[in-house]
Amino acid sequence: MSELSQHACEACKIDAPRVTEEEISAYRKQIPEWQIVERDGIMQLERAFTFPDFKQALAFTQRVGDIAEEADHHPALLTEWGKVTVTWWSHKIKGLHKNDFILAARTDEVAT
Ligand SMILES: C[C@H](O)[C@H](O)[C@H]1CNC2=NC(N)=NC(=O)C2=N1
Repeated sequence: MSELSQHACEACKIDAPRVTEEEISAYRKQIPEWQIVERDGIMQLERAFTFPDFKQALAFTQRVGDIAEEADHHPALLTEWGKVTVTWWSHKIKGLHKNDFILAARTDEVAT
């Protein structure tokens, strides 16, 4: 269990600050399997998880949905046979917030 996953998520406001380069560098150490991608100018955290079949991919998708609902912070989820791609970013600030790193860490914890 990473220290990051234990942090509390903040209510995401339109004027919330994006993470700084220093914060990204520090947080990434706790979620090393995640990539930072940029789409339409928006920085996002992304990781693909693999599973033996579609049923287990779907069950994982539900677990991620549950932690998203609990935090009121939601990912993009692509669920395929044997694979789920999870992408976190903060819609309101069109970029990365600490919440995204916290929830990526929580996502790792429900992957097994
Ligand atoms: C009204 C609701 O609380 C907000 O729209 C929440 C819902 N989930 C969210 N999820 C993400 N990733 N970013 C947001 O800005 C966001 N806002």
